[in-house]
Amino acid sequence: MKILIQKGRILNPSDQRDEVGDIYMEDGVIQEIGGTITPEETPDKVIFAEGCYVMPGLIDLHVHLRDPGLTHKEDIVTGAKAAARGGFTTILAMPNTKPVIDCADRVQYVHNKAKELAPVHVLQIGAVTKQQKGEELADIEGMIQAGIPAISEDGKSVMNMKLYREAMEIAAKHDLPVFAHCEDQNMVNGGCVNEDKHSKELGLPGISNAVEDVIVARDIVLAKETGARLHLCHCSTKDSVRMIQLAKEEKLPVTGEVCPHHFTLTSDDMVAGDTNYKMNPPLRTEADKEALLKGLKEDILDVISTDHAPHSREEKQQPMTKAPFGIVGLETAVALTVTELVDKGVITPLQMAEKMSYNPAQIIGSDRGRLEVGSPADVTIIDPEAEYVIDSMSFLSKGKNTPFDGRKVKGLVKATICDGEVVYQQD
Ligand SMILES: NC(=O)N[C@@H](CC(=O)O)C(=O)O
Ligand SMILES: [Zn+2]
Repeated sequence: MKILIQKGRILNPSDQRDEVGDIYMEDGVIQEIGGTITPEETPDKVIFAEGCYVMPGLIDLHVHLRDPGLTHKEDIVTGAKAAARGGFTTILAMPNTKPVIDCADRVQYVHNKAKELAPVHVLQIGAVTKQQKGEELADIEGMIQAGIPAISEDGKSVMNMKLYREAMEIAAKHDLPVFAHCEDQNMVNGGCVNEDKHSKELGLPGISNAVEDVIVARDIVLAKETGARLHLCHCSTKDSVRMIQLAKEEKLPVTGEVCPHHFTLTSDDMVAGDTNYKMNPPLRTEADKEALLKGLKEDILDVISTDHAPHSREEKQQPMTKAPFGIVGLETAVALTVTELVDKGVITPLQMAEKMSYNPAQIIGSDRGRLEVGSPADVTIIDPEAEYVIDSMSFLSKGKNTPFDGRKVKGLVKATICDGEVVYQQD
């Protein structure tokens, strides 16, 4: 397939390019970039991208594909299709499936199924402990052989520090990043929303900032001691941002991730009883959100991920205390990032490409996330001016659980190209 993209705003963090021009790709590889390109042979497809961002294919470090075992919520194919529609060309799947992905065979199951059926790259993350029980290490080295890009106990923290330290030592030895979900299991104590005036008014058990902060602190200390590369998932508190800043000042290999819901909403926005506002970590206060925005602006926070967490309608229809945590994110992340961050001048379009593609690629040691001659032809085209209303019924994901249904946004994915093939095009 030969594709020519014309007159887009090329945004490439690896050489800080931000200029209007053409991109030509053939056989899954970028052949030429910049200026006006006239290919020798007629391209199979020409995409006119005037007024659009042309970014390296977006990479989502935090997705729940629910496959194997929980495929009534999502499966590899529906999740990957939702990803393509959302502008993502690579997604990393968390291991909290049924069974948990804690050995090489299960990693291979996901990789094989994705290779055969998914329109985008799917990389399976391995669990830290067997069955995520926190008692015994998973077969980390076996899973490394099977190609995991990271280990994570996402959904919870490994509470046994001795065990976690051992896992970090193995990760450090193989230069594998550790993706940390930071939540003290004892302190969370049945909480389901942020602990603040709203939780008190609604009579709901609260989750304090310390539930996250103490584990962020612990994990940074352990990363320092073991030399492991630590990536802090879905940071939601102001002190998480401060601690990441301190770690960076010390030149520790620590990176921080934020999800669109945490930089868009606060607990003030919650609609009483609507479980689409229930996610982990919870929506925090204005002060926390402000700190996340500042952290994004100043590059203390490196990554925007979705934490795409699909659940069925029945599961989400339960009372607030019973419904599962999580919201879908693959098909709303670009719009929320454009609307809340780029349009409001919090970050530049180039920073958006950094946080949604280049930095994630760097964290997992991938050669993707860049628009350079010779790099894989993973490209995302976004119209930042297109305005529309989010409609969860249009999602390709099985999950419709979002608090953003009906929200007016700007920023539409026009096309997603993965390995030189158009895997999504908006009609
Ligand atoms: N974030 C969530 O609210 N839920 C995630 C787990 C996680 O990412 O911690 C899920 O698996 O549903
Ligand atoms: Zn998590």
